[in-house]
Amino acid sequence: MKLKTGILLVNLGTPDSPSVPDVRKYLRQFLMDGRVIDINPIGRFFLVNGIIAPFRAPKSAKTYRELWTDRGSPLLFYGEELADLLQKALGEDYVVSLGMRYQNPSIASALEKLNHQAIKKIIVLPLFPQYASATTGSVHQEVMRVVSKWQLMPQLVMIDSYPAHPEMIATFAELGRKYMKEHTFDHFIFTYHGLPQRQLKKADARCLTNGCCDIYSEENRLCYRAQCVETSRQLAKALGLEEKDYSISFQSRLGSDPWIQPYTDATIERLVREGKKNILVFTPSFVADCLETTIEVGEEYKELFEEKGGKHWQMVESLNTHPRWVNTLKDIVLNA
Ligand SMILES: C=CC1=C(C)c2cc3[nH]c(cc4nc(cc5[nH]c(cc1n2)c(C)c5CCC(=O)O)C(CCC(=O)O)=C4C)c(C)c3C=C
Ligand SMILES: [Fe+2]
Ligand SMILES: [Fe+2]
Repeated sequence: MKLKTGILLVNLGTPDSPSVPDVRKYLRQFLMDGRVIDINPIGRFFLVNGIIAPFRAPKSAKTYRELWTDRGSPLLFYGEELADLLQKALGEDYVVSLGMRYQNPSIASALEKLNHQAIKKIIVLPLFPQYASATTGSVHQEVMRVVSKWQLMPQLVMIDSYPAHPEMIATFAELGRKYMKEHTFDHFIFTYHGLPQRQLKKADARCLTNGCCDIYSEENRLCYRAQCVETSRQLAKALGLEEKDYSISFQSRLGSDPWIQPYTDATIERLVREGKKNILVFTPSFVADCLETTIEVGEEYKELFEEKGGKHWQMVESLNTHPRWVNTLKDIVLNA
């Protein structure tokens, strides 16, 4: 019997339904992760169970109801379709399994699917182009927790990041060019999910000083902010943009601690003040459309932009199940 290579694709996860109890369950599991709310466990317990989950769940559930489709939550159905497409692209020497860091299908169940096949090694491929302790780090930790209980420990290859993969950059650029043919834009925004500044400092004390996070190099290769800058630089190059044509910003801040900057809402206000009225927006930390793209960028930031006097706000959809994105993942697997 020929042994196969297992591929564990992992994304963040989404609630099982947009009901308040399911959203609360999701938020609890997500935010009780010590890599996400990285404060002392007792403080985290009271913050999440006493404040965030009770008050945020009803508000988030309302937004999830807007996002939900006949096929469910986009993050999940795009993930399932992507796993099928990658399986077809890789062929029968590979077994692809999809897991979500929070809720379902769990990483444990996705790994169990691989454990039941004749597997020689497992490649863990988080669906986050840029490394963050709160996402990729947490996925790696959960995989290690699960497999540490197995009698036979598999050979594991952990992918940490791929912020400038040329095929991924080309896919984002191709998606954006479609809108550039239809409309003239006077500015471009690359907006990324934010992180508390302290999480970057914990990973590397030099972070956020002396321009550590502005230039990507071998030395700071896992600095989230520097990786976002590199993704943007490569994407701008692929689109033929000069530095003055685009802005990089960070969204989805939670709580009152400082997160990495500039913030997307402040950037929108600055750009409108500077007279930019037509903006094309990319969301390159998300590889599938989700609450943070469709609703936050596509609706809430659009509203803010128009309220401040902007005219045309266009969000570029995410990679979802684009054939070149499937090729990108295939290439990462074949080179792992
Ligand atoms: C792309 C990478 C992501 C990073 C980095 C990240 C960090 C991070 N997120 C929160 C809090 C929330 N994020 C929420 C939703 C959400 N976050 C990501 C990705 C990253 N998060 C995605 C893809 C999604 C959408 C999931 C979906 O179901 O569509 C939410 C829930 C929604 C809400 O209530 O706003 C929270 C909360 C923190 C605190 C954090 C880093 C510390
Ligand atoms: Fe998030
Ligand atoms: Fe840094």
